[in-house]
Amino acid sequence: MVSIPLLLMGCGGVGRQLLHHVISCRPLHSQQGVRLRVVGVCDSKSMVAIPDVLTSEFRDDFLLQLCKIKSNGSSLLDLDNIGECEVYSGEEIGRKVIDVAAALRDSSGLALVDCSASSETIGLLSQVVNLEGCVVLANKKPLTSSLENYDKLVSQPRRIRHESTVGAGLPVISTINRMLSSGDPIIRIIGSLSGTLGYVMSEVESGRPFSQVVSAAKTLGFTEPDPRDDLSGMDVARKALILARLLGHRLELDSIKVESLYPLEMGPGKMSLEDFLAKGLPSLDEDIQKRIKNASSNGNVLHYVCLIEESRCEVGLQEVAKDSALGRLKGSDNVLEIYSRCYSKQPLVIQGAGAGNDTTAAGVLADILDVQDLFRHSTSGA
Ligand SMILES: NC(=O)C1=CN([C@@H]2O[C@H](COP(=O)(O)OP(=O)(O)OC[C@H]3O[C@@H](n4cnc5c(N)ncnc54)[C@H](OP(=O)(O)O)[C@@H]3O)[C@@H](O)[C@H]2O)C=CC1
Ligand SMILES: N[C@@H](CC=O)C(=O)O
Repeated sequence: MVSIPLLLMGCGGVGRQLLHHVISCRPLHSQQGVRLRVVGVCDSKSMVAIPDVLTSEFRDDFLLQLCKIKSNGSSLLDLDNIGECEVYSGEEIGRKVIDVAAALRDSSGLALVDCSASSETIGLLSQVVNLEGCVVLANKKPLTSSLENYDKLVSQPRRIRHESTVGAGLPVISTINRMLSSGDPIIRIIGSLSGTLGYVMSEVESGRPFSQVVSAAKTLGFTEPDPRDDLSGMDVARKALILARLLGHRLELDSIKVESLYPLEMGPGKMSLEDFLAKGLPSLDEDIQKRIKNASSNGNVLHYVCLIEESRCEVGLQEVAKDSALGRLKGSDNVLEIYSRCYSKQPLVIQGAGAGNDTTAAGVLADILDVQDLFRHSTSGA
């Protein structure tokens, strides 16, 4: 049996769904000879860890209670059996993660899973890779910081997976990697890479107010923790940067041309999230409705489009023909058209749900299983 010790950073919508998937896939993984051992979970404030990370793991009933507590908005410290765990907070969390990775280095190695939306996890991720662990990310921020940090993080490509960072559970990164490693150079990628913006645009087109639809997208688990990350175009810009860097373009985030759907004075730091949702958003309803109607009267639909071509990388609203692959897109679906030497006239097209906790967590779980060969067989059979 291959034993993979997991430490999860972030138990929000995606992190909790991942824990549910891990538990419900136990019989399947057992047939496949794999055991996922959850040895630690942290949120923005605390971490709970099993005292003996070499051989023990959290019981599934404990993990389910943890999910319940976090979905009620409570703290990890409210867990019933907290006395059985080691508890860390503040800077102790980072130190403990490194201790765990170092302790597991000679036995099995650690899989550190980043389902946070924080830019502060990058140092830990790089250190775990250096300690012969593996890292799996749904979080885009560590991959979109400076090129220097990016180079360090991806220095051992076999130890990092981040399929869910672009297109949620869709096989985007793995497809691009396969094309590149077979010597099929990618010339152009064009697509719609935001589940939130795809959903918002198609719902507004069918007559619902922009403000109402953005709130619905948040409830459905499509948006980033602060939906302004989606509406500013920055979340799509991060995905574009991840793809561009994968293609070998040495770009920084600020070199991407990005169109925002709200004015600067409504941005984080200038307006609270509560005020943005209650007052800012409704004030944008009319303008977005007008732009969508305008596109419709030209026989087009408005979509938030990402284009990567040579060193050109830009994201923004575009009118696209109703009968094109992009124009036919509905709901939270993403679509990517990839042009390469092998796919020069007709692009390779990847389409499907591009946001949501279920599909994103499924992508993360598949990534964890994908690195199983780097983990050792446990002698105990557990
Ligand atoms: N939802 C989707 O469709 C998709 C999401 N993603 C990515 O997945 C990630 C998670 O998204 P989602 O679950 O919706 O976000 P949530 O806001 O629901 O959850 C984020 C979690 O991360 C925790 N957290 C914040 N900072 C830190 C930190 N420094 N260390 C450890 N944990 C931290 C939060 O803690 P606390 O509970 O204390 O606030 C929370 O538990 C994001 O990076 C997002 O971009 C990627 C593809 C699709
Ligand atoms: N907020 C993102 C979630 C996936 O990355 C989106 O809407 O696409």
